[in-house]
Amino acid sequence: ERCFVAELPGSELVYFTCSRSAPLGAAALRPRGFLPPPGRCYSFCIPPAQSPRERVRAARLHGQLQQRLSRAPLGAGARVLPLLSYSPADAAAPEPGFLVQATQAAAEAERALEELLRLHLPAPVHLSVYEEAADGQVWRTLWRLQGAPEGKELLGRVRVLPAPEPLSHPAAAHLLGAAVFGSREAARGVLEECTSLIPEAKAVLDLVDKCPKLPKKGDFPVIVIEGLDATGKTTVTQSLRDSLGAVLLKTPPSCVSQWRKTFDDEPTLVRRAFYALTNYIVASEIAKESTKSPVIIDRFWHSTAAYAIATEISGKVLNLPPLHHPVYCWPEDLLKPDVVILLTVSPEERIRRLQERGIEKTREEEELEANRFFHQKVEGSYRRMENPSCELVDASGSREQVLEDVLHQIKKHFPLL
Ligand SMILES: Nc1ncnc2c1ncn2[C@@H]1O[C@H](COP(=O)(O)OP(=O)(O)OP(=O)(O)O)[C@@H](O)[C@H]1O
Ligand SMILES: Nc1ccn([C@H]2C[C@H](O)[C@@H](COP(=O)(O)O)O2)c(=O)n1
Repeated sequence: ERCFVAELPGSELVYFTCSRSAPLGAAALRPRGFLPPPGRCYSFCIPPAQSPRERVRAARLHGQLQQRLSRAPLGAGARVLPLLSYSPADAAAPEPGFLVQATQAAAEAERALEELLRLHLPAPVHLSVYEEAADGQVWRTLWRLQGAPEGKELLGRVRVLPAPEPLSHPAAAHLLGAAVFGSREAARGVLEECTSLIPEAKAVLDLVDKCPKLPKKGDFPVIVIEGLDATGKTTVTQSLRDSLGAVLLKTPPSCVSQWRKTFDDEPTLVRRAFYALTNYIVASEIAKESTKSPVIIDRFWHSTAAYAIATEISGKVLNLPPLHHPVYCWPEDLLKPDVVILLTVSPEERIRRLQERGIEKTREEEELEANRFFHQKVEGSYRRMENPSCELVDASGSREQVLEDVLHQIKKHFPLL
């Protein structure tokens, strides 16, 4: 039997299943949160790719639907929430989809949604409609949408029950190779699949292919500075460069900046493969430069993995894959730095620094809240990384104090520096 997990506002996860043969008295799904008044919502999933070559198309379809849904006339206050359909009994990858909560004008919202799905999803299109029945329980009606406008076939009506929360988030076992790439070849394979759809993919592959496969680090220290945005990475890396006489590199490197926007607009699979490959481009620079002087790097693989994990694991920080999960392991074929420093500041100080830069002012409360959970997941992922792990430095002090603390940490590894 398939189960579903949806991320409700406030980043709460609700696990549910739909059962024909629910025993009488079985616990009911609480409509609150799931069905905001007047209590109707919809769900559908994107059909899985039939072959590895099709996975980029399926991922793009998901992204395009998300954009279209955000513009569709679903009524004021409608919300489009992320949903995954998974089978607890097998190892197949979960199917992504959406839970659409319509708060008013249900008939109009329903028509707009059906029209959008008929137009953009391959047949057969299944749409679930959830409502609270007179008995106070949530029921799902399953429809098959047919080609003709408004044509649809009723497939059944069943109760919606809470599903047991799995031991780990349903996406966790499928992150490797889909969002986090454990090798250059794994990430390369994704961009290879895209070259006919995204011409820039070929340009990135050409750059990567010019880099040696296993570049070796020189004798000088290689130090990575990681952290959320506005934690002070630019400030610290520039000061380190000056005080250590080091070379400063950053990922993604400037040679790919003209393609960054293109890949940022692509789905996770493609976007994260792009960032993963940019680390391999910078690795060959690090190899060269570290034969001559210390090297400081502003973001490296830990950023690529941490942001990917935080995006794909819905809900709060407690849903992250546990310690020692393979997603936290450094790729075998990527040049390994000597030290990785993670700058941390309180959320309030980070927001203060962002506001000083003129960002963050226009965000709505709810978006800020969702962002807070996202940032906790990014930082939680950084903290779980191993071999090399991140060494934490509290970066909320003055610029001078932060530099001193970072240097102190580095000198524990390189006393003669
Ligand atoms: N220790 C500090 N105390 C106060 N303000 C700081 C400190 N370090 C940096 N800032 C300021 O905070 C802002 C963010 O710093 P910075 O650009 O170095 O962060 P960042 O981590 O590189 O950000 P991003 O990843 O978004 O580029 C800047 O305006 C900077 O001048
Ligand atoms: N090696 C890297 C560097 C950056 N990223 C991604 C992660 C974030 O989405 C974004 C942050 O970059 P910034 O705004 O600080 O330039 O870029 C990555 O995945 N891997």
